[in-house]
Amino acid sequence: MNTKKITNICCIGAGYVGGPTMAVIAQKCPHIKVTVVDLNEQRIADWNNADLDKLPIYEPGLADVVAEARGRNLFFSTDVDKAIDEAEMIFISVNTPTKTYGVGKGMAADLKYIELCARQIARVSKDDKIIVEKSTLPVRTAEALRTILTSTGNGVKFEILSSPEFLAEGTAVQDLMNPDRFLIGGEQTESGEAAVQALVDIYLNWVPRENIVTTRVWSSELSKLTANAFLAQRVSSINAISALCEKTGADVDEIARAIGKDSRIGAKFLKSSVGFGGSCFQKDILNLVYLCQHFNLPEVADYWAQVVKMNDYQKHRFAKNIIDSLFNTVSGKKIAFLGWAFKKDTNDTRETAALYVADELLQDRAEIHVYDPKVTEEQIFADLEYLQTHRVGQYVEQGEIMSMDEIRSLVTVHNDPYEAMASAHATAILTEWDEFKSYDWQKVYNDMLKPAFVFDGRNIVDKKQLSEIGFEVYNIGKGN
Ligand SMILES: NC(=O)c1ccc[n+]([C@@H]2O[C@H](COP(=O)([O-])OP(=O)(O)OC[C@H]3O[C@@H](n4cnc5c(N)ncnc54)[C@H](O)[C@@H]3O)[C@@H](O)[C@H]2O)c1
Ligand SMILES: O=c1ccn([C@@H]2O[C@H](COP(=O)(O)OP(=O)(O)O[C@H]3O[C@H](CO)[C@@H](O)[C@H](O)[C@H]3O)[C@@H](O)[C@H]2O)c(=O)[nH]1
Repeated sequence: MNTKKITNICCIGAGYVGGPTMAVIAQKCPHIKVTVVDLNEQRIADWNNADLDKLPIYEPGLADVVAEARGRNLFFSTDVDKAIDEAEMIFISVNTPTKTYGVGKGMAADLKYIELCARQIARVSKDDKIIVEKSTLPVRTAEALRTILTSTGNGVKFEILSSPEFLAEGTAVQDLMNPDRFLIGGEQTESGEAAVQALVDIYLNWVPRENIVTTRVWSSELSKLTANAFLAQRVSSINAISALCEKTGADVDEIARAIGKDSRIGAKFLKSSVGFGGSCFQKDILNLVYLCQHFNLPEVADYWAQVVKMNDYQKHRFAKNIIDSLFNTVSGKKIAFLGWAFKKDTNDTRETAALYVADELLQDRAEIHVYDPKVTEEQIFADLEYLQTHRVGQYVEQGEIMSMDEIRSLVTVHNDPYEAMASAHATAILTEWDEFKSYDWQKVYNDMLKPAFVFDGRNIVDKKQLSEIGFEVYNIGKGN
């Protein structure tokens, strides 16, 4: 097997995956030139910003990695053609959102950005290249890529690898530095194995060989969807139990601790919450469901669809509990939101539970006052606007479309959490930011209207302490 040592790679897509992944590869492999390209000029300008606080993505530790490698062997550019031309290995890390139109609308992954990349690579390439699928893709996408790449007839040879990314936001740098595993799927031909080895050699710069798993292409593609389906299923499973806890007086966190001690179950991913969010879980499960339907496996499709249904129900249950507790209406009432991001330590708000809870309260004409330490006002209004034009989902589609003028009259974004909560009828905790735990809750209580309600969608504040202050506290999955 003739394995080539790679010295020049490029990554198409400078987003949450492309940016951090390439920054870590560049830091760990100073001998490799890494160029990250994107069509979005603003995003590239932000990656190149001298002020590291202005990077387009907030991830703990990322600024230090970028500071070390940028300008040395890490480059961010909008010149996609040049980067493709020069690279021996090209990572495709573009977005693969759920389709919002046509065949597979609301379920299938939209592969138009992937296809555009493939066409551009085919057009520009003058020598043989290894193409790495980093984006999350439906099983057998590599086949479609190969068809496009080899259609030019210009004699250039492409090897296609699948190497899906498993980083979680908020811990991206840590996950990339110490991955449970990197996965590489390749063809079982001599050139396919050489391509796999070339990528193994890159990861080997900092990852032990036993943590690099190699498989066939189709297994690698499907492993990614399966991993997310299993993780999301755990959250939906514990959230399903949380509803039963509230009816029966059991405590979901005690149950998670008890069952998590069973080494066959394991302790991670059993934190009951207002519902999972993020750009991946829902999108990837819907994609899996669509694939199962496509391959005529309706029972399997229904099984996985239930994970998303349960998540919709959990978000709805939380919003409904706020309305029910506030005497059946929140109209004209001030509800403070602590947190908007889909989890702590990220500024990402895609599919955040906060948006769906806000929507249900806005339908009842609540006045929502949001504070999030990392999410901008502009982003919060963009999310609310997006939802008005994409009313899909079990409960959301029943909602009326509200004008942005009306939404702006009802939603205020604050830079100070105490201002957000002053004179509020209720405070709802939507994200588990650590700082929320150390607030002066006595001061918050003094400044809120009475009865002062706290709806803790993350079970992070001390219920006993807050109840002693005088709050009416509602947790997830804690019966009284
Ligand atoms: N966000 C995560 O934590 C995460 C983790 C693992 C896997 N993934 C998967 O990785 C992929 C990327 O996700 P993301 O969160 O980084 O998306 P993102 O939207 O943050 O970034 C994608 C980038 O690709 C760019 N792009 C799209 N088409 C392009 C083209 N033809 N040429 C150049 N640039 C182009 C976009 O402008 C955008 O900046 C998705 O398939 C996602 O499912 C995401
Ligand atoms: O016990 C838990 C764990 C997570 N969550 C929620 O689940 C969502 C997703 O969290 P997490 O998985 O930590 O973040 P993501 O960045 O979405 O990462 C997931 O999705 C990525 C994109 O595919 C994968 O790469 C990661 O492996 C996978 O964990 C968030 O809203 C969390 O608050 C819970 O409610 N309870």
